[in-house]
Amino acid sequence: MTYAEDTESRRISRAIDTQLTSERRRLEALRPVKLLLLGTGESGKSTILKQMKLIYDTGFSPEEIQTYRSSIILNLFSCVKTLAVQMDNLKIPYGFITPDTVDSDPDEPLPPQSNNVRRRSSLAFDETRQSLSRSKSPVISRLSTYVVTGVDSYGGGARKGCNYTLQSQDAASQYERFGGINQIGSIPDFGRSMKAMPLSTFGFGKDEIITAQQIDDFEGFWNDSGVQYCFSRSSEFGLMECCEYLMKNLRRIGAPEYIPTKDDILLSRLKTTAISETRFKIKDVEYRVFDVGGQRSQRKKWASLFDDVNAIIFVVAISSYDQVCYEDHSVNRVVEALQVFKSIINHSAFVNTGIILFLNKIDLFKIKLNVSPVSDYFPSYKGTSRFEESIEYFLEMFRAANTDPERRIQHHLTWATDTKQTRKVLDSVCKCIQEANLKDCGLE
Ligand SMILES: Nc1nc2c(ncn2[C@@H]2O[C@H](COP(=O)(O)OP(=O)(O)OP(=O)(O)O)[C@@H](O)[C@H]2O)c(=O)[nH]1
Ligand SMILES: [Mg+2]
Repeated sequence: MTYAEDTESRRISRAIDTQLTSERRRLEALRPVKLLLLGTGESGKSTILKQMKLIYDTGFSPEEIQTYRSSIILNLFSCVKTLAVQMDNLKIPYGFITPDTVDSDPDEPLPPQSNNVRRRSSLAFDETRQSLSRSKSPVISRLSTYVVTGVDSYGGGARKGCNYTLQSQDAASQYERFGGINQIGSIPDFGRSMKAMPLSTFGFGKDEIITAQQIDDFEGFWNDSGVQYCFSRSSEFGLMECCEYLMKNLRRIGAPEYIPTKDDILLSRLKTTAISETRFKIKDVEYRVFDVGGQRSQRKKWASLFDDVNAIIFVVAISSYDQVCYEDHSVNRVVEALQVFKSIINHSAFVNTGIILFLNKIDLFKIKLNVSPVSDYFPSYKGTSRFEESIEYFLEMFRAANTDPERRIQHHLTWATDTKQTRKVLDSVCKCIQEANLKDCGLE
């Protein structure tokens, strides 16, 4: 081969290599991005998926809206049932009033008699209503009566003992004096019937409606001061986040012609029990987004998705720092989320996977800080109730879970039920992935 021929064949070979490399890159770019939404139960994964549908797709189909209608009504029944069950578990009498909200002699014997209960109930409700209208936010009012002292260390994830102040002792003593579980009156009767009703009977098909009587019963139940007090202690037992919203919109939701709004759908709750895959095209890049169930029983299904994952959005309900797990009342929810996060980021399948951490429910977190001190649940926290300080404490806790010094974890503070805020966050996450700015996203 002459010198000229040799040079020419090397030039051709290089040109072919360059062409092959660019073709490989082009094909890789065309390959859909595999994105997993992971996190523990009720952290907000499905809500983020709903937002993706609203932002990057055509939103909800009429059939989906109809399904959401049924689940919203089911949510309503479930919330009332949960509260009715907890009224007895926490020994709270219907019509309960705290000693400081009514001018009465605490030693005066109170016969467990319906009229008396009703009188106290309406008195107390007026008080409750006044205090609700005085407060800036319904959630603040919900939390402001919740006083917890003497909570010990969460070592091992448990929020162990807690001594409630006089309010719960007083509730328990009134509970006995009012007749305990057999308390008389239309609201206690309704509570008992809800408590006994199996959830499976709350089926709501397309043409089924809530009766006018049921709406009145729900309203009377919700407005009862004892139920309001029980609601104020809901972080002790786990109540759907949407409870207050549903109760406030009871008459609209209960109307026969009710069609859920976008907010109703975003705030509704339906536990995920099967892995779902949704495809989106965002600026010419195809995404395969997988949503999974986050409760303990669901997590064993996650492993089937672990191959070739480009990115994981790990969602943590940071507002749940004062709550225990649904599945295990001895484990704090944020501690559980941290443990799961640790096992995901240090998993061998995700060495080259980008991990994006969403500290979600930031709206509720901000509200809770002033009424539910972080140090009551995380004794190592020595800071103030300032948002920046508190969130940094939790962020550091999650960053420290990463044992790979080469890995960078991108994080966002999110409010998944707010479309505007979520759009900004998701745009930034997708832009990062799409620009193949992999290092900045923590992706290799
Ligand atoms: N206030 C508020 N509520 C939220 C936020 N994110 C989610 N929620 C509500 O929290 C509840 C649980 O959200 P989901 O999206 O169902 O949680 P999940 O992670 O999919 O739960 P599993 O399917 O059990 O794993 C729903 O009622 C949501 O409306 C948020 O940022 N703020
Ligand atoms: Mg879900």
